[in-house]
Amino acid sequence: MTPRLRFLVFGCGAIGTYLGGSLAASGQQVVFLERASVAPAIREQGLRVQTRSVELRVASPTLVENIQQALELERYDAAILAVKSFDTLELLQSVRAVADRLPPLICFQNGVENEPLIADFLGEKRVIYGTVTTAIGRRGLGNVVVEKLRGIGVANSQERVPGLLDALNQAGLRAQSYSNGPAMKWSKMLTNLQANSSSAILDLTPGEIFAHPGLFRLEMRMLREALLVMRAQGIPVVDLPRTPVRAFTALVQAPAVLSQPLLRRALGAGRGGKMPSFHIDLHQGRGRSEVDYLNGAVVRFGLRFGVPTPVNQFLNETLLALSEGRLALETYARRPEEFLKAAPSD
Ligand SMILES: NC(=O)C1=CN([C@@H]2O[C@H](COP(=O)(O)OP(=O)(O)OC[C@H]3O[C@@H](n4cnc5c(N)ncnc54)[C@H](OP(=O)(O)O)[C@@H]3O)[C@@H](O)[C@H]2O)C=CC1
Ligand SMILES: CC(C)(CO)C(=O)C(=O)O
Repeated sequence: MTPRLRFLVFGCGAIGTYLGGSLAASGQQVVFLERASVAPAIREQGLRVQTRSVELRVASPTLVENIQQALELERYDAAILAVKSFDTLELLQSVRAVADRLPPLICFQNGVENEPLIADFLGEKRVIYGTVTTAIGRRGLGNVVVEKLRGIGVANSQERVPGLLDALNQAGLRAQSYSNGPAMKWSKMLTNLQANSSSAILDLTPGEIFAHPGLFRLEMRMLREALLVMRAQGIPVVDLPRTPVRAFTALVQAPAVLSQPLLRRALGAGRGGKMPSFHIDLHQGRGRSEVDYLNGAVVRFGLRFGVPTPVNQFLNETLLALSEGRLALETYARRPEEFLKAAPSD
C-alpha cells in the first residue's frame, strides 16, 4: 500500500464523486470543493458510487465551499479537476491568487483546451493531462452509477505521477499512464464527438442516428474534419483504456457499407445505457453545453491550422442556439430531413 495521499477534488458531480469517492473509500484523504448551494446537502447525505458488483459509500465526506477553507485543512499531493469545461475559467479565476499553494491539477475534463488554460493561469508545473473513459451517470447529489467501467488515463509528465497512479489503481479506477497528453485528449475528444451534438439536436439515440444513412454520412464528415485537424497539428490517434480509438478511426475513413453496421454496434456499447452528455444537459434545461469545447474546439483549431470544418461549425452553432434558447427545442426534434436540409452540403 502506498502512503496515504491527499487529494483535493474540484467539483463533486458525476466524475468528482466517482473519482474522489473511490479514492476516499480506498483510504486516501480526499477533500471536495463544491458550490455552497449543494455542499451541505452532499455532506449530510454522504457519497455513493454504485458499480455492477459493489456499492461504495463514504458516510462523512469532507466538503468545503471555497479554496481558502480547502487550504486551511491540508497540503495536497494532487488536485482533480472535475467541473464542466464551461466552468473552468471561473474556477481558475477563483484560485489564481493562491496558485503557489496549489498542487498539480489532474484535468479529467473532456475537451482539449482546459490544460493550456490551467497552464496559463497556474503555470505549466501545475497541470497534468487526464482522461476518463469509464462512463458515469449521476443519480442525485453525491450519488453516481458506473454505467460502463473502462478506466482512466494520466499523462506521465511529472515525477509524482507513478505514485498517483498507484493510488488511483488501488481505488479500482484502472489507471494507465500516457506519454503524449495532447494525443490522449484529442483521441478522447474523437470518441465524445460521436453522435453527441446530433443526438441532442434531433432528440434521437446514437443508435437511431447511426442507422439513418444521411445522418450517418454527416457524422462521418464531422469526424473526418476532426481527424484532419489532428493531422494538421501532428497529433497522433492513440488507444485509450478499453477504447480502441485507432480501429474506430480506421472505420471512420472506410466505406459506409463496412463502417455503418460496425460503428452502430460499437457506439451502442460505448456509452453504456447513458444518453450522450449533450443530450442530458440540453434536455435537463441546463442552459449551457460543452459543445463549444468539443465541436467548437475543432472549429477553432481548424481555423488556426487552415482546415475547413463546416459540419462541426453547423453542429456547434445549432446546439449553442438550442441551449441558450435562441432556437426552439422542437426545431429539429425527430426531424432528420429538416436537419439535413439545413446542414452544409457535401
Ligand atoms: N460523466 C461522465 O461519464 C464523464 C464526464 N467527463 C467530463 O468530466 C467533466 C465533469 O463532468 P461531470 O462530472 O459529468 O459534470 P457534473 O456537472 O456532473 O459535475 C460538475 C460539478 O462541478 C460543480 N462546479 C462547477 N463549477 C464549480 C466551482 N467553481 N466550484 C465548485 N464546484 C463547481 C458543478 O456544480 P453546478 O452543477 O451547480 O454547476 C457540478 O456539481 C466534464 O468535462 C465531462 O465532459 C469525462 C468522462 C466521462
Ligand atoms: C461516456 C463517455 C466516457 C464517453 O463518451 C464520456 O466521456 C461522457 O459521457 O462525457
